[in-house]
Parts: sequence; structure tokens; C-alpha cells
Amino acid sequence: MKIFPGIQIKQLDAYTIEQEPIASIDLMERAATALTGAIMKYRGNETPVVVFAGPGNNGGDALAVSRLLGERGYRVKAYLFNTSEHLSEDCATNRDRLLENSNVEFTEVTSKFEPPVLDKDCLVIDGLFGSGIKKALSGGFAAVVNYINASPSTVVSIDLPSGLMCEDNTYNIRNHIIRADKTLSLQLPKLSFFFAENADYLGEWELLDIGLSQKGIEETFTTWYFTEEEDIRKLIKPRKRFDHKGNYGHALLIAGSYGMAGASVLAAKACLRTGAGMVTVHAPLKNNDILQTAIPEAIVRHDAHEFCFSMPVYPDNYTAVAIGPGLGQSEETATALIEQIRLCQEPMVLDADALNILAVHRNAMNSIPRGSILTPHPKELERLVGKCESSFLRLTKARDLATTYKIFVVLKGAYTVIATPEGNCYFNPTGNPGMATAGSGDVLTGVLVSLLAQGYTSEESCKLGVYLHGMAGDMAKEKLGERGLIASDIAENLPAAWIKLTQSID
Ligand SMILES: NC(=O)C1=CN([C@@H]2O[C@H](COP(=O)(O)OP(=O)(O)OC[C@H]3O[C@@H](n4cnc5c(N)ncnc54)[C@H](OP(=O)(O)O)[C@@H]3O)[C@@H](O)[C@H]2O)[C@H](O)CC1
Ligand SMILES: [K+]
Repeated sequence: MKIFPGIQIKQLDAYTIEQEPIASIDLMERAATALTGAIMKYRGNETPVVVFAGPGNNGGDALAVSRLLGERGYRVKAYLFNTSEHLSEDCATNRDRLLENSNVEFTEVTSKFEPPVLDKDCLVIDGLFGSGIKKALSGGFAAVVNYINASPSTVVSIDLPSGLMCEDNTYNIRNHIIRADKTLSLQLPKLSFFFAENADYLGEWELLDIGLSQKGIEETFTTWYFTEEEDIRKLIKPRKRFDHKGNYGHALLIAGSYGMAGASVLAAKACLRTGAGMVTVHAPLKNNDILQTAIPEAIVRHDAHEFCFSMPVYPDNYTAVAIGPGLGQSEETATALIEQIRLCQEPMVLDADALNILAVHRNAMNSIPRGSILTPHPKELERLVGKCESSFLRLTKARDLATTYKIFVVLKGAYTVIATPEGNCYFNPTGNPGMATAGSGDVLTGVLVSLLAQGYTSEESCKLGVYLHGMAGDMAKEKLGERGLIASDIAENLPAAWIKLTQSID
């Protein structure tokens, strides 16, 4: 699914109006009908409703929703803020429709505003502003936002919480943004929905189909995408009757210093559970027994060093290489890592301490094979690119890193985002807060190198791997809940995630 900037949403709106064709006011009515349906599912008509409408089309939607809810037996009070005596055409038409023929208690606010009582049982519909704002709310509008936020009422926002911008909110005024319980967004998600610092404003968000032109959506350029299950299913390669383990690659995992053997166990297990034909773990001597006992399916290759990685591995015997989980950052390890990167010519996976070492030895970034996959969490990314003031700026820097070095950057978190060497960004929908637990990233590294070893391209491996990892976490959550979930559970649930993803394929 594509994610468009606000300006392109406006163009798409205009394109739909022209191409379908449909009158602008009728498109608004279609949006209002979808919104009304979703609100009716959320709260029955015993709930008193107070609507706050702004002067633009977001306000127009809100006034149309007021009328439709009124027709469906809801008790509705609607306030239209027309303080600069200028309404969008469709907003004005909806005001007139509301005045003409409805049981809605309507107030047009032109100067002084006497706020209504907003109690716990009341549902507030926030239609002050949507995708049309360009700067932070201020003055009277900020006061209304504060009044709504201070109330105990449940708040549903139309399209976006008023005051939140579609993309960059780095310099927005945070307490001038509506804190919604639910956001009903029209047709497509907005970029700002994917950023942690906006979660409390959005509440739960849901998309409503308002029939914007599919052709328009297909033809409109974007670099931002929200991955859907059907995109992922298309990537999966079938397995054939006469296949043998040689067909599914041999992954090399360089991981786990002494005391961190668990990282290599988790990654190796995940690598096997994702379907690699063979897995070799290169580990310090001291970790041999742990690995051989914990994961008998893996081959263990011994470093000359007892405690850490010190000896680069010739990569030609392997289909794909991953390095980093639990590796440590000693000087010997750093030197070996840099040499390892130089030896590798094919895309590799770099995670955890490999990234921390690269942050200190920036020159080595130039030796990373094109198409390699880096999997930083936000702190690791910041060590590589410097401090980021907001998630939007962090995304921009992750993308710059990907395009500069022609690599894939998998920035981990809720909605893990994959930045490609071409500068595209794919947000992943699967996963849950239970996965915020030690070792979760090691499992992802194992999944990614497994897919690379099986012959998936780097881009396919990132999209499929991140999705599968999140799905395994979601399946683990179904059985265990979020709090007690640990990284091994993610690895253990990879087979179940594969089964779910390949239903109707295998
Ligand atoms: N394609 C769709 O998804 C559809 C969306 N619809 C709805 O339309 C809105 C977007 O409507 P738009 O009129 O473009 O924008 P807004 O309603 O958000 O606000 C515009 C008005 O607000 C004024 N404004 C802007 N910033 C501020 C501010 N910081 N303080 C005060 N006032 C502000 C702006 O004034 P200008 O002087 O800048 O013109 C406008 O008056 C979308 O979110 C959906 O809800 C359609 O209904 C269906 C199709
Ligand atoms: K809104």
C-alpha cells in the first residue's frame, strides 16, 4: 500500500473527481458515509455526540457526519469554527445542509466560544483540521484542542488528529495536537502514523475506503509504502519434490563471544527454522559445547581465539554470511570484522556489534558489499548517523545511509522500516511490544541470512524476513501474551508463521 504526502493526497482527490467523475461534494459525502458507518460500529446511538468542525474540508466531513448521525438517531451537537469568515466550498455546503434539514443542535462560532460540557459518556468527533495544515495550531484553535484533551470524553479524529501533520512533526507544538482514542483515516495511511512519538495522538487507527481512484493511486509516485500480506505472499518461492539441502543454501553466522553464546544459538536456530539448508556458526572455542548441545543441527567452526571472534572466514564456501550478534567489540574483533567485510563480495547481514564497530571505524563502511543488509535499532542507527531529533529525521537519515552506501537499512521498532538503496521505505505491519526483549534482533539476523542463503534477493529477504519475524512474534503472543514472550519463542514460532503465510501456496 502506498503512503502519500498530504500534497499528493490533494492531487489524488482532484484526479478522482475528474476521472470518475464525481462531484467534490459527493466525494465528501462518500467519505462521511464511511466515517459514519465506522462511528456507528464504535458507539451506539445512546451515546451523546459533540462534533468540532474546522473551516476546511476536514470540517466539511465532520458536518456531513453530524447530519448522517442525526439521521440515524444520535443526539448530536455540532460546533463549526468559522473565526476568519472563510469556509471551504464543501464545508459551507455541508453547513447549509445541516441548517436546512436536521435535528442536530448546530452552533457556528465566529468569535466567542462557550464550550459545551464534555463528560465521560460523551463521544467527541474531531474534525477541526486534517491533511491541510502546514503549521502548528495556535490561539483559539489550540485552546479548543486543550479543552478537548483535558476532557474525559472519548475522542474520534477524522483523517488525522487535528494539529498533527501528515509527515514531519519535528517542530510541531505537541500540546496543540488532539489526543484521539481512535483515528479514522481516509483511504491511505499518513507517514506520521508510523512514528513512535505520534502514537498517543492517533490512538488506534483504521483506514476507511472512500473509493479514491485506483488508477490514480497506481500512477502516483511515492517512495513510502506500507507492506501488506499479499505483497509478501508473492515473494515466496515454492519448494520442489526433488530438492535437497544444497538447494536451500549454506549460511555462515559469525556470532557470539564468550558469555554471549546465546546470541549465536538464537540466530542459528532462527536461520534453520527459516529454512536454510545448512548453517555453520563460527564461534570462539569456548562456545563450542554450548552450541553443539543447544543446536545439534548446526555445524560449529572454531575461531583460534578462546573468547572472541579474531579470525576472518573465507566466505566462498557459503551462500550468505551474517555477522554481529553478541560479537563483542574488542580490538581484535574489530580488526577481524573489517577484514571479514573486505573478504565478502556478496550481500551480507550486519547487525548489533558489527554496527557498533562500524560506527567507530567509519572508513570500513565503504567496503560493505552493495546490497548488504544492516539491521540497527534506533540507538545503533544514531551511532552510525548521529543524533536524530525525531523519528521523521531518523527515517531521513536511515534512507540517506541506504542510498549513500547502496545497502538496505532495516530500522527496527514498531513498524520496522526497510530503506532501500534506491531510497524507498517499506513499513512493516507485523510484530508487537512483546518482541521488545533481549535476543529478538538476533533472531531477525538468523531469519535474514537464511533467506539470503536460500536465494532470495536482499530486498525480498528484508521484506519477507521482517514480516515473517513479526508474524512469528504475533503467533507467540497469541499463546503466551506479550509480557512473558522471549526471543526463543519467536524462533520457535517461525514454522507456524511459515504455515500461515504459505497457506494456499504450498
Ligand atoms: N482525498 C481525501 O482523502 C479526501 C479528504 N477529505 C477531507 O479533506 C481534508 C483536507 O481538507 P483541506 O481543506 O485541504 O484541509 P483542512 O480541513 O485540514 O484545513 C484547511 C483549512 O485550515 C486552515 N489552516 C491550515 N493550517 C492552519 C493553522 N495552523 N491554523 C489555523 N488554520 C489553519 C486553512 O487555511 P489556509 O489559509 O491555509 O487556506 C484552511 O482553511 C482531509 O483531511 C479529509 O478530512 C475530503 O472530504 C474527501 C476526500
Ligand atoms: K481531524
